[in-house]
Amino acid sequence: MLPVRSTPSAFALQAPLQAAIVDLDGTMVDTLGDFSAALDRMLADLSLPAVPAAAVAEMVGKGSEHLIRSVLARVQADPGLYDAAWASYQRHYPQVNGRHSQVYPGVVEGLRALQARGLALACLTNKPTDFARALLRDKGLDGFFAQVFGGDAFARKKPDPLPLLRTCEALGSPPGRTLMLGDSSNDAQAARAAGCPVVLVSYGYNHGQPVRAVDADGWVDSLAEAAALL
Ligand SMILES: O=C(O)COP(=O)(O)O
Ligand SMILES: [Mg+2]
Repeated sequence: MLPVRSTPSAFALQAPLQAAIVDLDGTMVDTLGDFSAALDRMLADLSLPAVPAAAVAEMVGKGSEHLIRSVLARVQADPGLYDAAWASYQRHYPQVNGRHSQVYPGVVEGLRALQARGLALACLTNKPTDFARALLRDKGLDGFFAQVFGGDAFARKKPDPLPLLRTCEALGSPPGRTLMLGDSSNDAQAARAAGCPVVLVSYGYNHGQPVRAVDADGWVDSLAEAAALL
């Protein structure tokens, strides 16, 4: 465990930042309603019982495949239904994407402030790239990002460091000078392994575990707060 710091300002002194990589679900947009709506439709297609949103919140963050497998296990469905579930989910998600979700307070202010400091911005999510781009567009956030990469963009997803390393390359920013802003252990573990400083928001989805127990450089209550502390 690294020493726990209450604010992320310390790493700004170690190395001036060139870029920031921002997670999507649970960090910029509260998408639990979209996930629940798409999963409800998928479960209905398969004549399976619905799963409460609070349970879905604990399964989000490791990409669609993991989410679908976790939901099927939760309702004690035959794992052999996976392919049908996947196809149903892929059909329904674009229809609900953005309709049951809200941008968190402080996101637009935070992104503006990061940009005003001259940082290049990328969005890196485990959500499929097409869904991520559509959601960012729908919420008016797409203009902030030089790069957008989803969970299907690289051979492995967060918490593997590969997506962060590739995103740093795409931004032309060394990992040590690229801040990861996320909401879960997936973001933090990937950032640690890639060598990126990492700050977590206090309000997202961290598999039902306290986010302050995750090894990170700091925690903030909004992206606006993160930008102000740099
Ligand atoms: O698991 C997902 O689809 C969302 O993941 P994210 O938190 O990386 O955006
Ligand atoms: Mg997230």
